[in-house]
Amino acid sequence: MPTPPRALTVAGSDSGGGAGIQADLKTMLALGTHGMSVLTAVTAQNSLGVQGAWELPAEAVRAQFRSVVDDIGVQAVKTGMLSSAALVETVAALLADLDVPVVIDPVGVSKHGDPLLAESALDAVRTKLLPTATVATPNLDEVAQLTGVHVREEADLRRAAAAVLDHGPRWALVKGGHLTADTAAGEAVDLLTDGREEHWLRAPRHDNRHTHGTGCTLASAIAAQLAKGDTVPQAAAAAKEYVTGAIAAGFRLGAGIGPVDHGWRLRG
Ligand SMILES: Nc1ncnc2c1ncn2[C@@H]1O[C@H](COP(=O)(O)OP(=O)(O)OP(=O)(O)O)[C@@H](O)[C@H]1O
Ligand SMILES: Cc1ncc(CO)c(N)n1
Repeated sequence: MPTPPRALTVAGSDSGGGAGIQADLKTMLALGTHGMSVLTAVTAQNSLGVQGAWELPAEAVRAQFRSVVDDIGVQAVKTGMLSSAALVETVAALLADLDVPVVIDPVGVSKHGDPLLAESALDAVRTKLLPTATVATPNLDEVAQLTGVHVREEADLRRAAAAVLDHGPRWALVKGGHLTADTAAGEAVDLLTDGREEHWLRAPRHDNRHTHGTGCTLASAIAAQLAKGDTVPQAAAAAKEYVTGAIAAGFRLGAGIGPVDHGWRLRG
């Protein structure tokens, strides 16, 4: 039996299965890796929003991380919902000692605007977590929250990425998913840059409101591709293609915003 590429997600649980740990593990499977998880929080969540959230103790996060890293081994890590300053600091310290690519999705609020990170944790994200990142993948709200840069049109993405890079990640992937259709000309545009190279990731914008989990899916797809040995630009391009297909096939489930389809490729 060959040894499979292994990817780890450090994130919160989404009971609805579209975002969080569930999105990450499905994505890692769909992209041919063995996915593992360190749970940071449990949310009661569905297509209508987040009805409750409970954080795990730092000790439980550390123990899960050591269990998988020290025995099974990981070739790439992705982080998502980290909930509090204490957990951001705990995870940043664990990642600082790990020599594999790290994708940081600095999750701030859910698609419905429910908070998934305490305001008091923002400073630790800027000063402790982002410096550990091989790639940081903020959406436009997270860019504004972390850097103060407000993106209104595609041309602003360059300034936003530069402000993210100032906090120390090797690459910034700023997601333009939230740019409105009239400013983004029917495309979903993201910018990946390390300050020297620029890669514009463009895909058709799908008129599908069932986009729950897009950000988690993109970040964990990048981690899976990095675990398989891709460079960062290769991983980002493959992840963009995967998330675009998942959005196109998004499920109308629940009364609100349904989940993307992580299994779209498996269905042929
Ligand atoms: N309607 C759409 N059609 C095609 N691609 C989209 C659409 N909406 C978002 N995307 C793409 O999906 C990816 C995730 O971006 P988005 O800005 O939605 O992340 P996010 O806000 O972090 O997601 P989440 O709601 O999971 O937190 C990006 O590559 C973005 O360009
Ligand atoms: C647990 C969890 N992580 C991340 C997101 C991203 O929006 C979400 N909705 N829920």
